[in-house]
Amino acid sequence: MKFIVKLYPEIMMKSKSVRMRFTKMLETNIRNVLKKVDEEAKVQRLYDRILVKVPDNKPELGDAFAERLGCIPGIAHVVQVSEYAFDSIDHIYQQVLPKYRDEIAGKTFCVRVKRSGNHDFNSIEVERYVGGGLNQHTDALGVKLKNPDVTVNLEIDQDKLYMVERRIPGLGGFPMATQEDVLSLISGGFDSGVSSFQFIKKGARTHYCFFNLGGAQHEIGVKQVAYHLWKTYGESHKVRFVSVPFEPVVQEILERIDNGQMGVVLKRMMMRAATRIADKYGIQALVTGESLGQVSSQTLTNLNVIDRSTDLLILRPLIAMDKQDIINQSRVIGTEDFAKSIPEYCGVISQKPTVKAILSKVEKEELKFSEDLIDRVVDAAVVMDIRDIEAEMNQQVTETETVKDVASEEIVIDVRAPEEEERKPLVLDNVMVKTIPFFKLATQFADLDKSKTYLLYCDRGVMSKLQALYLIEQGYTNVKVYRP
Ligand SMILES: Nc1ncnc2c1ncn2[C@@H]1O[C@H](COP(=O)(O)OP(=O)(O)OP(=O)(O)O)[C@@H](O)[C@H]1O
Repeated sequence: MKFIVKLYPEIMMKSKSVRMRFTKMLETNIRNVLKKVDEEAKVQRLYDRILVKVPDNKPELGDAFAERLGCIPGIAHVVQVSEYAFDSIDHIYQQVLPKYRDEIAGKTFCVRVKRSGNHDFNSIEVERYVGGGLNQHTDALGVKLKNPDVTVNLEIDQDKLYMVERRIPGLGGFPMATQEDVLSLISGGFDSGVSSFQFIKKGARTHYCFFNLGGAQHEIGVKQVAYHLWKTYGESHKVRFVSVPFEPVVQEILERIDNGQMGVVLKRMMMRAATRIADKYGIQALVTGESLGQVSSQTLTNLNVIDRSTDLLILRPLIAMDKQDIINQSRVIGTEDFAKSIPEYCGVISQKPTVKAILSKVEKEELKFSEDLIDRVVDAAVVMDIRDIEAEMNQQVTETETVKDVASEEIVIDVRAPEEEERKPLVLDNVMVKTIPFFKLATQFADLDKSKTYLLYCDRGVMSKLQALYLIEQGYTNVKVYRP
């Protein structure tokens, strides 16, 4: 089984040298990703496309190859093909006939051919020859050029005939690492997951920077989002995950900064710390998930004041997007469930945040910070190779027991949000089910009878695991995850 990888049209429009460079990089990226599926994956670069071969003795890997190819930046689409040799136009027809005879019976069809190489026929002649033959010698309803029931897609390259078995949409964008690196400020919500993805897709190695405002639980969730994005779309290149303990900054903001300015000051402190980290690794741009007007403080005036805190380029790919479109995209890229399950954590909530921050006033407020504050938090930052998150997660998962069955003396806690719980209540025979939404669990768990064992439940097992990890971290040992 083979796949033909078609490059994104924007790459094809580039000059020959740039196109060659991009294609070579894409070839290497594909090889790096597919070797994780199977060491024997063969990747071969041609002028305008890349061929991928599934090992002959492992056809079952076809789906895994297709799935991975659909997530690699820089690919327009991929076709899965079967390959044949041929020596004449009639030989092509003779091989297509048995393959399509049953499929087109009782249906309309058309034949589409793409050809490269030297032949004594052109593509249209092949379409007519093969189409005419199929029309005469099968039970097809006839040829229909517009909206046929079946399209017989053929590709001819020199002496090879490829019959197209399926078409897999590609991600688009540019091959990874054709653009310079960025540092994405990730908080685990809908926005920063999508903004990170936009730059991965654009071919920028996307490193992650998380400011921990005081929750171990939040950090676990954010690491999971970053790992998911990297593993799914950016695995060809390793990146860093930097976690900055930001509690000292939050503390000083709460103690010293004027209430209305807190949000803008917090963001400016994040930009300053992120700039230090970016500088250390030679990264020239920061990425955020800020979107105009999404919260009342995300005004152009405030964003402008935030920008004045650093010389580094701040990129905001979602700036003009609607929230619903962002959520829809998070669903497509697989971060929606993570985002939903991450509790809204904000250590700095102004009663009345300013929408028109004034730079001089903000700068004056910031003089109240202790002098070495940024140095201290940046020095304390933990820098991880993103690949190590997997090992860390596996270790945490083994610490969280997951069970399928419930004993009658155990208690199930449904941690879903109230509206989800009301829509689809969890009812179990002979088992007590308590409902404590995830955002109340941390405060209410301590009041429960500690002689019992509690099994946390949610729809997808993400939130329940996060909450169980958190409770275990707090020293409760009688907690498991329930996955019926
Ligand atoms: N704790 C944090 N660590 C890293 N980046 C952060 C953090 N908090 C906010 N950011 C960055 O600032 C952006 C705007 O954050 P804000 O909290 O104002 O909006 P949000 O809608 O909650 O963002 P998100 O949906 O990404 O969580 C985020 O998208 C992210 O890029």
